[in-house]
Amino acid sequence: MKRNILITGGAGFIGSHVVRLFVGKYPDYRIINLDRLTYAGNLANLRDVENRPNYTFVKGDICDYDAMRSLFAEYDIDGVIHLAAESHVDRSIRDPFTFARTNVMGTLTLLQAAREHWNGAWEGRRFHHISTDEVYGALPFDGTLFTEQTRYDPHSPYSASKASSDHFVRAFHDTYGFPAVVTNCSNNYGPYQFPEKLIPLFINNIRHEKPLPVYGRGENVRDWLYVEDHARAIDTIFHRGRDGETYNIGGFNEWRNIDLIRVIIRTVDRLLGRPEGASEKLITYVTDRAGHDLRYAIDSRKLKEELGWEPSLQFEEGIEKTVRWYLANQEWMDDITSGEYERYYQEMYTGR
Ligand SMILES: Cc1cn([C@H]2C[C@H](O)[C@@H](COP(=O)(O)OP(=O)(O)O[C@H]3O[C@H](C)C(=O)[C@H](O)[C@H]3O)O2)c(=O)[nH]c1=O
Repeated sequence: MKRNILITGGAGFIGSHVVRLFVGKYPDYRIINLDRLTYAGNLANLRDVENRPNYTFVKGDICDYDAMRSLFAEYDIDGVIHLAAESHVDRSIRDPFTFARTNVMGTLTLLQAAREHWNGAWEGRRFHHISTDEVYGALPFDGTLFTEQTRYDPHSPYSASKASSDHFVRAFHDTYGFPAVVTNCSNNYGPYQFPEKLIPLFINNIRHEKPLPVYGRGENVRDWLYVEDHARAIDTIFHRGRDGETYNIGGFNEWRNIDLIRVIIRTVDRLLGRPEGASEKLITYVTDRAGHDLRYAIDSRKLKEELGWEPSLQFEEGIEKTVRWYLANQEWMDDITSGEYERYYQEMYTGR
């Protein structure tokens, strides 16, 4: 094998798309997918690649230092794409400790295991840390964008934990010369996303004619990127980005939540053969998310100018593809939304 790449969190939403891309595109790489299989990790996301000869799944916890050291030694890992993280803002508001443990301590544990294994021989090695635009805080409605120079200003326990992990990665680069790169991406959408996030949650609720809980007045703005475009950006930066650099990844595709929700409603209603706008009645304005960031919008010109990446999919096309996927993969959704999920859903979304 030409390279041994560890992808952490590969059974999650974005991770599974990165695993699929790398396993298919690089048959001479061994891809090791490390995942703890928490509620958000799902091996069903990878059924189509699980028998490929260059793919290995390992169940494990990035916080377990001894296990990480053994893993690096066993597979002689030379590249890491680190996606394993707790990622849902609402959960972080209820349980910040879990976010500090996984996102901060887990990242530090992995960094330390990589540093020890590579032992100063940085050539040909790379640690690619996947992060979020939420570390930059919130923008007003004035057309400004987050750039790589924007000061960190996280507001939620989730974004604070990701900001801290980003700082640890940069500290390893600056202190030890450790070969690391950080990317900060905007909101992703597409197949295999856990239905706690806005788009899959709302598609599923519309199908089942359940209320659509719009936080506050639905005026917050997010910049949406199709998940396969994110995976392509990671591929580009992992191979051609410069050590010690940060790259922002975004869609130049800002939507007010309520406008996006109306697009989803129209698309689902049409594909289910319901009268246009039939599901508008499901829109339910609920108590806002605490500390809800007003607007995220990312400037990814550096990535385009230096490495030539740009989003490939128009939003209308991406949403159509996404809704069709969820409607065609009901079994996947039904498996996830049985058992534990129902209890979480009741706690989270009823009586807000
Ligand atoms: C679940 C839900 C969300 N919302 C609102 C809250 C946000 O303004 C927007 C999107 O929420 P969501 O939780 O899907 O995503 P963000 O909080 O923007 O964060 C996401 O994008 C960043 C980049 C990450 O880094 C996070 O990991 C990822 O979860 O819809 C509602 O109005 N109702 C709902 O039921």
